[in-house]
Amino acid sequence: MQKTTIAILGAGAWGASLANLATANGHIVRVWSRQGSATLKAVLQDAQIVVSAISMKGVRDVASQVQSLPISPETTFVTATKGLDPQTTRTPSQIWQTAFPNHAVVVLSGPNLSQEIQQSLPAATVVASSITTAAELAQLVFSSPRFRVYTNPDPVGVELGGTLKNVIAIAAGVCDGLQLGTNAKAALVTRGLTEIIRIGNFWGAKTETFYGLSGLGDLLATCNSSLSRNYQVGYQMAGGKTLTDILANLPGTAEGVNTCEVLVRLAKQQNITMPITEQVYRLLQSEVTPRQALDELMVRDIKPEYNY
Ligand SMILES: NC(=O)C1=CN([C@@H]2O[C@H](COP(=O)(O)OP(=O)(O)OC[C@H]3O[C@@H](n4cnc5c(N)ncnc54)[C@H](OP(=O)(O)O)[C@@H]3O)[C@@H](O)[C@H]2O)C=CC1
Ligand SMILES: O=C(CO)COP(=O)(O)O
Repeated sequence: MQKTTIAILGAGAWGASLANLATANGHIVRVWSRQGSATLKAVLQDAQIVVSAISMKGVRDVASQVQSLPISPETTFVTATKGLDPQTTRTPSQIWQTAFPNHAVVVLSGPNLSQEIQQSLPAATVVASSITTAAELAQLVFSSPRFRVYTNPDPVGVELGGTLKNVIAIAAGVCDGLQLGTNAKAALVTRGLTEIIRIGNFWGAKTETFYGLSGLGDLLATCNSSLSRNYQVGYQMAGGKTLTDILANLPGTAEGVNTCEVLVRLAKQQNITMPITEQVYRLLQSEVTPRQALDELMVRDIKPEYNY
């Protein structure tokens, strides 16, 4: 394809991996980070695509900085952040779309542990937008024999799959840390997916999307890998470490900690049942031990698997 000029915002693990993928495909890639020497204005100049790989806590601030700079009306935004804004409960794509209402916004999300992608191991992902041509542009830019990119028309579903699974990954880390076995892990991940679908549907996401790469796919990757920072939070809590100690030594961001708090608040407001998320929240708040969280989940009222 034609060379595309791409600005990548965020030079953490994921921003660096996405920059490498686009560079390997021959595109002109400029990376911005608040610690780097290049200004945001210089990095954004002539960018046809702006990729945001900023962690959630910086998204609103960076979006408003970008808003104050000259941007071509043709520029497409691609967001790769997996989190929720604590103040507004908005997703990153909703923040970018609000800041740039006349621009195309694409969500990029999937089972993409950055360390494996940095080693050129094969992976697949999803690019989702309500504007098909924008998703197809992102697909062309990032696709390679090592990175298979699918388009999808449900951006909120794709974004929430990647975001909500982080909370279940913390629970999966606890499950493995306590050595609860394969049956327990399968039950946890499956009921976790039920919870994700329940709240995702409230947000307007399609159920089928959660059975795809950005939902079940990312849930499986993150719940089964010690490379996942969210999994590590749960695993190390099961080993008796405090959340403060774990976060102080974690390489990069575990978005599930913040996401869990936002979800519990929203679930209470909307009367949505999210028992696993609630126990993860209580664990993170030191209100229960990992064993108590498990016991509370196991002795809930008995009920049908589904309310058909
Ligand atoms: N790593 C992975 O495997 C994947 C991560 N993701 C998602 O991508 C996002 C980033 O993850 P990752 O790269 O791993 O995280 P890192 O912690 O490695 O990097 C985060 C990046 O965000 C920047 N940042 C944080 N706060 C601000 C702020 N207030 N203003 C400007 N920049 C800010 C950091 O800048 P600084 O270095 O200056 O702090 C850094 O460049 C997360 O939402 C994550 O869930 C998605 C898929 C895979
Ligand atoms: O989202 C990811 C893999 O798809 C990365 O997971 P962690 O943020 O838990 O490391």
